[in-house]
Amino acid sequence: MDIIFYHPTFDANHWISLLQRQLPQARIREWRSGDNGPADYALVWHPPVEMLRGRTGLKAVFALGAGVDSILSKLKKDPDLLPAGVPLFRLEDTGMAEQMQEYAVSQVLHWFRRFDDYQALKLQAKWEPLADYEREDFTIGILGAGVLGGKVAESLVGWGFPVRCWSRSHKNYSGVKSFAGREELSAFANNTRVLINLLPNTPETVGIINSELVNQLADNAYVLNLARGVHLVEDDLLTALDSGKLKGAMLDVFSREPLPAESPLWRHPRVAITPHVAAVTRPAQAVEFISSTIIQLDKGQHPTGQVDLQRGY
Ligand SMILES: NC(=O)c1ccc[n+]([C@@H]2O[C@H](COP(=O)([O-])OP(=O)(O)OC[C@H]3O[C@@H](n4cnc5c(N)ncnc54)[C@H](O)[C@@H]3O)[C@@H](O)[C@H]2O)c1
Ligand SMILES: O=C(O)[C@H](O)CO
Repeated sequence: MDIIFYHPTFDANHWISLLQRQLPQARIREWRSGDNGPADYALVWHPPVEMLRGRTGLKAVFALGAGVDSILSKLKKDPDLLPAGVPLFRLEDTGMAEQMQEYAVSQVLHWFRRFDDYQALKLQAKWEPLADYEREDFTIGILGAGVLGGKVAESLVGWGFPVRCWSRSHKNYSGVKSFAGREELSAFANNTRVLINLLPNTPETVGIINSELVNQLADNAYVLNLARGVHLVEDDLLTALDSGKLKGAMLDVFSREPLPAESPLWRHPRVAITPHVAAVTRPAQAVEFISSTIIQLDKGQHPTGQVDLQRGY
């Protein structure tokens, strides 16, 4: 079996040695421009069009991340980016769920214990114990309840918060109230104090965190965007922060990345920012998932992780 690998920044030699350990019989190489040699599987991130164009012999392509929005948007512009009929797989969890849990739990606890307020008081040299928040007033609402959203919901249930999720169809996660479809979005938002976004970027989810949704949240709510920048209407967020409807926001992703220096988000005292690092691809776990998927495909089985190109995730 022949495997080709392309990533603009990852250390290809490291990935190839990890893959070789899992798939000792495979011939694995880093793809470079001009390479039209045989390939059964391709592992890619931001692949150049010439890499996969016309490769009808491929059995599958693996995206080296969880979100496939960038590859699908390039595919729309250039249908040669992926050979027709070849399945596209994405990474499911592979260590990202734990990272998302760490991020979400630490930030929810930060807000719940009023560390944002104490930081503001500290800057004024003020010693002022504040009233505790109650868990019952701290309902967490998670947009997107798939591989990552489901795990984040589970961890917040473990901390005793009321947790609800919103997804395409109803979910059955222990201790989590499930809402589904546009018709239940308002009921989901109503009384949500912390809105966490873990949706994929699709035409239906772009701009979903806008004034209309934010105004339905509980007063003094918080927004945690961990999915994609295009989900959030940044001007609406700033308006809601300035009106007092929202108390704070923590953003990992932005409609333009890197976030331009002139963005008012950098300077807003109640916005915290990380540079798209909420959950990164972990090579060893990703390789384990990809190798096991390849083995299943070679046996004619139907592994999970295949992207539905029509649905967009
Ligand atoms: N910030 C980061 O570092 C980082 C890292 C990894 C993933 N992500 C983002 O997280 C996203 C989610 O990843 P995942 O593995 O959990 O995806 P997933 O496909 O397992 O889950 C997606 C969830 O969204 C729901 N959904 C999709 N479209 C919907 C719609 N129109 N209405 C209602 N619900 C809808 C699905 O029902 C599902 O529950 C990725 O697409 C990626 O953009 C970000
Ligand atoms: O989707 C992912 O895997 C990360 O956000 C990197 O793009």
